[in-house]
Amino acid sequence: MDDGLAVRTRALRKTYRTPRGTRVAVAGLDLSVPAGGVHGFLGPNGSGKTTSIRMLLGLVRPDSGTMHLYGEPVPERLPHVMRRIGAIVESPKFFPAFSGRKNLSLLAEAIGAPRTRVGEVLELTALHDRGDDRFASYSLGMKQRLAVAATLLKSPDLLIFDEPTNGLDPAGIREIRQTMRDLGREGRTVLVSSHILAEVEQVADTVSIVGQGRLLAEGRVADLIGAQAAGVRATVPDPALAAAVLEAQGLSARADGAHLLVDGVQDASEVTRLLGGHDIWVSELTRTGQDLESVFLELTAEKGLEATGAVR
Ligand SMILES: Nc1ncnc2c1ncn2[C@@H]1O[C@H](COP(=O)(O)OP(=O)(O)OP(=O)(O)O)[C@@H](O)[C@H]1O
Repeated sequence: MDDGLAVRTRALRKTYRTPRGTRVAVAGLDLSVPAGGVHGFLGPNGSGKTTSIRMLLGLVRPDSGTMHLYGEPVPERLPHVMRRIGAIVESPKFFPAFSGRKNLSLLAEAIGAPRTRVGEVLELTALHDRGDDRFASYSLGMKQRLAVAATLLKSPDLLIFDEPTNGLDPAGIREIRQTMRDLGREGRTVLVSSHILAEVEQVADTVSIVGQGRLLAEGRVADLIGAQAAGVRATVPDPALAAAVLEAQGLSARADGAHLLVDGVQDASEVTRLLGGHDIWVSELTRTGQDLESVFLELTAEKGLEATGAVR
């Protein structure tokens, strides 16, 4: 099967037995990750992201459903397709007294990757300047990036990051984001799970939003946000008068203190044109499109799901 997808799951399901009964972790997940670019796997804590990733990697056995990686059914064909997959699920063990470069050289030798690849992956993860320093002297962010570098040694087509910025400081977060963007631009597929919407919004080309083990929405980040009614905020001399003018033209507008708010306009120039026609001149105009966070809250409300603790 070649459907252009790096990852495809259908009706994927996993329940865990707990002392208090069974817990549904993944409830029929249909995940489609296009090949090439960064795909955000987004959902609140406990929505089944880690369980899904672990099933894809053959670490957890699903109850039912199907999974494909690059068209190959898994877990059956995992030994065959695994060479194309790199997963940063937990940090590998590095020797603290050796440099990053030395650690990578040892790993490259162990997996039969060419020596030249070590310099390339240090470059890709922006560690080339510090490659000769001892691993023990690295910040947490650098250690994480060395883990990414180690995964890149075998040039995987698909990289899976499970909550990669957990525990990182803002500089570390920026660096790992940049690494993910670079990998996506190189044509690799990056699947990154997160419960932080703002984070995914900044790096992902496409996104799947899950809640309670199910897919709630998928698509391009810009489309998911744009699909929600966008609006504009304008600065005008008399917002109440401007709102009345636009209302008379059939738009939904209101004064908000010193500003004019207009809902549901896709083309902001329509607002300036209509107001200009009445000699009302706009001195400032900003779009007020929704962010992923409000999209998520709307989706969970639409599907009647509990969104508590969903996002931050
Ligand atoms: N080994 C396990 N035994 C029992 N329940 C589990 C186990 N692993 C996960 N769960 C439960 O399954 C549900 C989904 O968990 P999972 O870790 O897959 O979600 P997640 O979206 O990755 O969340 P987080 O961001 O918190 O890691 C949760 O209710 C969790 O408590």
